[in-house]
Amino acid sequence: MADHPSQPSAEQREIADEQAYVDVVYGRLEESTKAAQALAREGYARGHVGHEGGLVERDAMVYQASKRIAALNAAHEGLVFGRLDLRGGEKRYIGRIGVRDAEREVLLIDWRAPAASVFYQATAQDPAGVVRRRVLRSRGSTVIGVEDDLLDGDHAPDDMVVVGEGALLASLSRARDASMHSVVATIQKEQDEAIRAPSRGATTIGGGPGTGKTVVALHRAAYLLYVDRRRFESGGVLVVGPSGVFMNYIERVLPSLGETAVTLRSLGEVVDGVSGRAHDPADVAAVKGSARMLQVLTRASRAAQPGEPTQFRYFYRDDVLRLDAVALDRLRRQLISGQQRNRAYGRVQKTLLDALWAQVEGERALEKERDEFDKTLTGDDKFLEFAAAWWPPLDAVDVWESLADVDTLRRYADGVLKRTEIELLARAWQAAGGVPSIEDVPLIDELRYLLGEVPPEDGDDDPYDVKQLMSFEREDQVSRKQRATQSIEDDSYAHVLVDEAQDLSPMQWRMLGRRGKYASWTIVGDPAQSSWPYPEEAAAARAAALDGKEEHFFRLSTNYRNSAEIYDLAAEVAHAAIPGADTPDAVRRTGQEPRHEVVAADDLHAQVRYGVRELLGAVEGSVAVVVPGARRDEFAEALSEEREEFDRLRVLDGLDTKGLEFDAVLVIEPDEIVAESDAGWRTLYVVLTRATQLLLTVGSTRAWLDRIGG
Ligand SMILES: Nc1ncnc2c1ncn2[C@@H]1O[C@H](COP(=O)(O)OP(=O)(O)OP(=O)(O)O)[C@@H](O)[C@H]1O
Repeated sequence: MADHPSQPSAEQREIADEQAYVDVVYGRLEESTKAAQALAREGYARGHVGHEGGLVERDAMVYQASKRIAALNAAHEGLVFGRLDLRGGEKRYIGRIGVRDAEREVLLIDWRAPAASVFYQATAQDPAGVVRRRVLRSRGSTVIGVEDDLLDGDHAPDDMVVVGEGALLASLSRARDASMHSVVATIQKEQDEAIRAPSRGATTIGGGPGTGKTVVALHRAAYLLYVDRRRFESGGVLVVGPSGVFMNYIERVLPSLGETAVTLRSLGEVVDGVSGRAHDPADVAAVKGSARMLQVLTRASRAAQPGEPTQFRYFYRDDVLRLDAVALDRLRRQLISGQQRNRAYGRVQKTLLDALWAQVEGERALEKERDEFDKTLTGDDKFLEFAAAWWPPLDAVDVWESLADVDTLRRYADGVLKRTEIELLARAWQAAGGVPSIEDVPLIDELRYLLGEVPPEDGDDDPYDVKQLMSFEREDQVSRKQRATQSIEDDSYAHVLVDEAQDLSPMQWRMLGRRGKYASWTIVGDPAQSSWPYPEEAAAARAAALDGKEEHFFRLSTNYRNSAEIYDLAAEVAHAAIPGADTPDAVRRTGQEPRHEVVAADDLHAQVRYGVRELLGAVEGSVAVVVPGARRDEFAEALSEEREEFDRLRVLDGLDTKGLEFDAVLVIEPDEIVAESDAGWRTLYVVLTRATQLLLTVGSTRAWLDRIGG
């Protein structure tokens, strides 16, 4: 019998019931937030006690309370998202964080708790005691829909209502905005297995485009913090992604899962105090990332620096003491042998004094005389200035900057890099004028380790000063010049999670390896989407970074991003041009085939503008225009009016689209994207797999279509 219009439908009644429960949970959340705010206020009050202990106590209290408030606020949206009805009548609600009532009875189970795992694992074939699984869809704190799976009809009570047509499909069809969202309500079984894998050695999560690798990895970070908070919060969890654009895209997921204790860094920002924002062109990146750079940098870290004095003369009593270039070189090697240059700093004066004393004739055997000699020289500015000029503490950034001089670089790279490579690098560095690229950051980091920490200058602030570490009032001093600000010991983490790992160069693997020496790892990637041209070299660097850690593999097999129509096209590119590509199954059909416009070069701009307008009109959410790297500015300019009018429109090059997704994508000149680098086909594959609903290509040539027989 149809419901009477004035009568609520079965679904509305279910929603109202769920809302009543959800309201109770939010009420309780509000009480917790108020308690945390009161704690923060009390902490501030202690700061006024006026002694240092008061300040430290205040900072610790305020810090804990602020963290709690941030976690509670972040979990607010869609706090309660799941319900399980078990055989025997027990009900369990699952949410982003755990919540108890005033009597400590569980109101909401944290999705990461063992009691929640069955929410993701139960299937109709193996219901594991679950009769009905329900996903609650909410906007803010309002329940707007429920989606049920009846897993065990034989044990369902007669009055059990089952509504909805699949939470997963409903969530996949939503419009995409500028951020990634958590999928905590609809995690699939194979994804859940990777999320909850024990934290030992290295967990590798593979699978083709759109299979949820990123989203699974982020849920895994939240899960690890939940199961072993002491270890991972104090040791730190580092999440590394390819670009700043990508980090902005994913940054909301972890807080919304109740987790704020993770360090998110793009590859250009891994080293504190140094920031690389843009990629180098593919040919420059290939040299900078190569393992051969290690040898170049090792030489740079050990060589005489440009401008260093090459001789020293000193009149002592009747003797003229001399150190010429050859002698100084020998002393340099002696000082550096087996240790970092900056660490030898404390032994410089003694080494010079020994060498000079050896030249003193006469009564030098006398101990007393030697003391006198040392005192004279170390009290003489001439000697002190020489020692300081010959062995200044070297900063990694300064040494890196010195490489822009082609003659200097040639000295270090001779026999390691080709002549053309040396010139290419020097030109790129000169053009950059001291601004590091994303590919420079691992080189600067390598130099930090090769040189050792710069010894603190007199009058430097004590980095271990408790007040400085803790006080919330401290403003970070921003210096104009980039400096690596942290000491090397601070680099280490308890867990390192790398996304888009297929793109890491050997030098980038080394940079992460140093941070994850004692860590467990999660490594996420898809070799078919790699833009790094030398996979064997990268594989060796990866193995060295993991240093024999045991590896556990997970593969995700379903593409949740692309419509099947779009992914079919991308898969054809993969099969034609990328040997061994792992192509997943895309399950969602939209009836919208991708379209290709091949136009005269003169008509390209007009056609692009037309296409962009069309896509903006056809979808509600985000639209990306993907262009060849060399023509980014040209099209950013050509589409500036549209971009002003529509903030959901982005213009990106192929590499910048890594890991992202949009409702509609327009690809300009696919053949040029292919021609731009050795990994061009793989970049095109990445680009074609970014759209959830509509894909349009516009080009003045069609070689790529001919290759796939289109
Ligand atoms: N279980 C799920 N429920 C709902 N949405 C999901 C689920 N798994 C993945 N998705 C969605 O599918 C899309 C692709 O996920 P994600 O970006 O993590 O894939 P990926 O494997 O990292 O892709 P790529 O390799 O192409 O970067 C995202 O919008 C994500 O939210």
